[in-house]
Amino acid sequence: MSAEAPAWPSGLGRVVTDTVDSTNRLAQLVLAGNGGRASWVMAGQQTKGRGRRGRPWSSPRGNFYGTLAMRLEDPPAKRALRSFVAALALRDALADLTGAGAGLRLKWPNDVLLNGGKVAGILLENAGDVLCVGIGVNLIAGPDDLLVEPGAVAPVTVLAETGQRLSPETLLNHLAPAFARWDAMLNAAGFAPLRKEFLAHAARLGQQITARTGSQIRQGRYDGLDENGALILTTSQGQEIIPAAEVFF
Ligand SMILES: O=C(O)CCCC[C@@H]1SC[C@@H]2NC(=O)N[C@@H]21
Repeated sequence: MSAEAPAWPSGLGRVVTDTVDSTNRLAQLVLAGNGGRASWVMAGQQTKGRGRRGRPWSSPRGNFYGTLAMRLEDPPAKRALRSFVAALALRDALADLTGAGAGLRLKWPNDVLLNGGKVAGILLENAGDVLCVGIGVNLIAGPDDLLVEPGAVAPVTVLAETGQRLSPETLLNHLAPAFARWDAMLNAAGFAPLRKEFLAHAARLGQQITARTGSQIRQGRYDGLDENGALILTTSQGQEIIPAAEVFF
């Protein structure tokens, strides 16, 4: 457990604001206005926080809401791997700050679980050559039950699970350098080291899971990730490679 933040990555922008509709939207504007310098945008609260699959993301004050906007020339498949960069960075930052590393697991494709509950979500959005990596962490409050999809992993908070009250600023100070480290690793060595680390912390690896893609539901054993980050599921029909799905335990 280390409370001292590593240095802020050189050249990386940082904008902190009090209230915004969505940091994913503001981050795009920030990038457009600063000549394309990759930047983190963090807000104290969001009035229209966006979750995956068009769902709202509950965003009361006290939790973490941050988006990294960056301009990329990578092909779409490599861009999408930033969701693993984000999940690994978030795991590292939360493990460093709370010492709760053993309780932190990664649910494919990119939810972070703490003691079995969902503590954080990641939303990647593309706008032209700009990628926005939005991260929400339940530091002190989770969403109302009504906002939780039936069958989804129940939300938890860092405060309730660890007794620790992290400030959003402290989390950003650890998260930004961790993201920069894993992103540099992806650029230098490809996806293989990220896949290895993700699987080392994966929730339910080797166990029965359900993957839902649109109206299609498949059940099988979670047998790992392929070289593009797709889920390998062994069903009664054989092995399936699933590039995108919602996973239920
Ligand atoms: O559905 C999910 O699990 C992803 C949630 C992502 C929420 C974050 S909060 C910061 C950023 N701004 C948004 O509007 N959404 C993301």
